[in-house]
Amino acid sequence: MSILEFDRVGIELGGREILSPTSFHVEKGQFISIIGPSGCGKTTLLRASAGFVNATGGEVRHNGRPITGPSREVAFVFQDYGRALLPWRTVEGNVALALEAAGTPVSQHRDAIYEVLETVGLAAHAKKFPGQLSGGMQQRVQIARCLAQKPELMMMDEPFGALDAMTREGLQDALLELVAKTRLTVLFVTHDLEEAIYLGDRVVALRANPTAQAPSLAALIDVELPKPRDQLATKEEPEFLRLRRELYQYLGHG
Ligand SMILES: Nc1ncnc2c1ncn2[C@@H]1O[C@H](COP(=O)(O)OP(=O)(O)OP(=O)(O)O)[C@@H](O)[C@H]1O
Repeated sequence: MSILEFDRVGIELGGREILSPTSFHVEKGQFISIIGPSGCGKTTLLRASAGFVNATGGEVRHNGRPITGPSREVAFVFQDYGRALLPWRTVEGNVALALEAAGTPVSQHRDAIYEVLETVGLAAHAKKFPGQLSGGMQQRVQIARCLAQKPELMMMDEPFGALDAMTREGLQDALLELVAKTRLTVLFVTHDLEEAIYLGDRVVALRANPTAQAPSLAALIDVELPKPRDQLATKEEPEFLRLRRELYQYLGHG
């Protein structure tokens, strides 16, 4: 059984069809990139997968069960790490929020916090406050907090969109390493074609203003580039360039 199934999922908001019926499956451990122009419903699709909004039609199923609301098995990483973190709590205090919410005994907090901080390379910064860290480090804290939740699925909404190119590439590689280690299943929204291909096992391309002839789902493309991926070598592969051109055309530029 697929870990996540989108079965003719349609979403209307404010009386407007944002997402026309969309179907695809996600397998355990897969990295799914979701791409499309502004307003095509990427965030809405992710929010439906996390149980924050209900589908107007069809069903999203997690391990075969319809999603009816938020669950601790599904973590959500927001683009705006500044708003996601509590500025008056230290790094470890922010990570502890997930453990407090889960009712994890306080005696287990320290080990659990340091385990996830080691994973994201921030153990040495545990006592600092978010305001003392760079944007990339703050985003790592948010990811660590999600990992502390021990989710099965991680929804990431343009998590690196506000970061500079160097930081972004570093975090892309750190994320790929983490996913390879943990076998987490990830849905990752981005505006960036190269980021979508570089990270993804599969790319879901959406189009804005769906119609019966041109539904929301523009393309589902499998990325069969070798792993581990490499910022220089992968992006020079003829297959990478071919996928980039194909997606560019699907998204209406070609
Ligand atoms: N609660 C809401 N009520 C009414 N309309 C909404 C609501 N939330 C989002 N929308 C509209 O739905 C459309 C899709 O929004 P969504 O944020 O999912 O798009 P997106 O593809 O993630 O866009 P971006 O790339 O700009 O973040 C937009 O036109 C937005 O204005």
